[in-house]
Amino acid sequence: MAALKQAASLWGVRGGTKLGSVSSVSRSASLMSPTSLSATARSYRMVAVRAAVSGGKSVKLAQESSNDETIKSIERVITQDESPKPGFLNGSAVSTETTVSITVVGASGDLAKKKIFPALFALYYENCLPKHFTIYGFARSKMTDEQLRELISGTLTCRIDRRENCGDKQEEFLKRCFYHSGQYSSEDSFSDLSKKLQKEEGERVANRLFYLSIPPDIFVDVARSSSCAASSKNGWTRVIVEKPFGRDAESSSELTKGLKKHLKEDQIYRIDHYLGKELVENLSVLRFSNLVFEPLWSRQYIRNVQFIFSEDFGTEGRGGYFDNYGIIRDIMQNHLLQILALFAMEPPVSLDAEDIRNEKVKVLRSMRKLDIDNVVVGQYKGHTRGGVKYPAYIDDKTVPNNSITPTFAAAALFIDNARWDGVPFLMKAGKALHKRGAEIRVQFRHVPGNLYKRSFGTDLDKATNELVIRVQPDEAIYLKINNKVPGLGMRLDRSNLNLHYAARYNKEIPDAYERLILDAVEGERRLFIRSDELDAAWALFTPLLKELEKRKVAPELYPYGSRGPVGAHYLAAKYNVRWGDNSYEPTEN
Ligand SMILES: NC(=O)C1=CN([C@@H]2O[C@H](COP(=O)(O)OP(=O)(O)OC[C@H]3O[C@@H](n4cnc5c(N)ncnc54)[C@H](OP(=O)(O)O)[C@@H]3O)[C@@H](O)[C@H]2O)C=CC1
Ligand SMILES: O=C1O[C@H](COP(=O)(O)O)[C@@H](O)[C@H](O)[C@H]1O
Repeated sequence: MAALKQAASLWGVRGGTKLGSVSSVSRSASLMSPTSLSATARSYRMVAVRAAVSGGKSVKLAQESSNDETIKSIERVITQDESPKPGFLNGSAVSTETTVSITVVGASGDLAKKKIFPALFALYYENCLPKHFTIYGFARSKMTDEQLRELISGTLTCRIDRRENCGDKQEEFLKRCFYHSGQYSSEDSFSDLSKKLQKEEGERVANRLFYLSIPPDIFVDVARSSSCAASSKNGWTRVIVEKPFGRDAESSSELTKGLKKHLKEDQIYRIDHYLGKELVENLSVLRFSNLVFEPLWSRQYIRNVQFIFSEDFGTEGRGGYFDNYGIIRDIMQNHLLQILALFAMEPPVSLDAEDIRNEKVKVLRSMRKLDIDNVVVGQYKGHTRGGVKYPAYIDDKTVPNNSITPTFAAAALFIDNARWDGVPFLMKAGKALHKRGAEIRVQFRHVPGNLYKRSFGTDLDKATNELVIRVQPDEAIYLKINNKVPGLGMRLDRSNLNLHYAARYNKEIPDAYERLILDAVEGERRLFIRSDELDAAWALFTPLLKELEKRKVAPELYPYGSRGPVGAHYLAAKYNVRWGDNSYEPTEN
């Protein structure tokens, strides 16, 4: 309870102002089920943070009841931050009001402009940022505050469904954005930045978030210089690290060691933006809050699972980065594997970040070593269609013209545990394909002794149920079922039970970066990658990557804009699987 009281006071939720007492806060959540405890704690935390940042106004947080587990859960969330406690610093009293300074390191770059600043603005627009916040861009390029504002203003957009005061809000937001030019490895540069941050932070408890949107070879330099010279003195300091987290097990472990010299694990937020996507976040809800799915979630009923990523454009502009990584590192080892882990993990003890990440690590560690014979690689070649000429991967000037880096890969993976023994988990990822999309397809087994099998002819696959979770674009969850065509005869067809988000929800779906940045501000680590998860992911892929490189496996060429190499179909056929994205889809309904 002491921690709870401390946290409440850290957030400015304290006596003097009239609010729910700490014990009444603890009581409020106990009406919830055990699995919602930490979510409850998190929403309590959000209420408290917002109470604090709104100047500690009167907040009613409580309902009557008591439950020790709930209290522990709330305490666990609260105590995970080991920020120095406000009250006294070097003997003198300090304010209990908080502020957050967010520094985008690499602010002159592509990701900052495309994703990070727009996400920050969206959070501001939705009133999700604390009352007191400051945003700083940091990079080597020389720029004034005004120039930074100009640079980012073109990419700030308001929600389509809520455009009120859009222009005013953008103006207000831009006034809170500043720029500092400096060198990434220079403590002096970060110390100068720190002074500027202090000016904005004033006497408040100063929390600081650094977003490292820079090439990976300078992650550690920035972690060192920012933590030595610009850490918060009286609040928390957190660092979001962008991928890639190394190129293999060894370089990843070096990077982790380097970061941990300057930061504690709980200060490091390794981002995988696929975990922030709405339908990936919904995966656990679908599984664990619907009785109809979880009992089917095993080898007993599921024949295979497919994770499919495709882009209808090439590596244009990013060839220099991409050639050193390739599609397996760029998409499979992180985005698709993370989704697989969430899909296949055992039910976690709670929604607490550590409980979820423990289960993800367990399932990753149960995976069978990836066999080179279970992998197909491809690379796109130039192609002319409808009079338009599409370039080959190697036409990119930043790519060596003898490059064998894969821009496409398909793989069959297996989880050697009781739940998934023998079930193929197929992955397919490619650039310059015929369409853009990301989806999970769950193909169920045949109905035993199916009374209607004659209606399906010899191809029983046509009659199996398939659950599709379309992550993007046009988010949807649909289940393919067999249905009687209305009428006097007995004819069956396939239909979709379809949850189509655009039709169901009159709301724009937030970008993944919004959710993840908000989580980092709130100290919620559930959607960030822990170092042992990362180790397990690299342990799975590193031997394969080394083998491909050692054998100099030549990728199968596929035309830009096609469905990818035929090798992917042979790979699936080896396990009696057909890729769901290439087979018959009932008309959307
Ligand atoms: N762009 C994207 O879509 C995605 C990017 N990422 C990751 O996010 C991070 C940032 O990506 P992105 O913005 O595209 O990267 P950029 O290549 O645009 O680099 C960001 C900034 O870092 C500085 N920089 C670039 N190269 C060097 C160098 N060799 N040494 C020192 N500083 C350098 C530049 O700023 P200045 O010269 O002003 O200092 C640049 O504006 C990377 O780790 C990337 O892998 C992850 C997912 C998607
Ligand atoms: O991490 C990456 O993701 C993008 C695809 O992200 P999306 O949210 O637009 O689907 C991919 O283009 C890029 O190569 C990769 O580094």
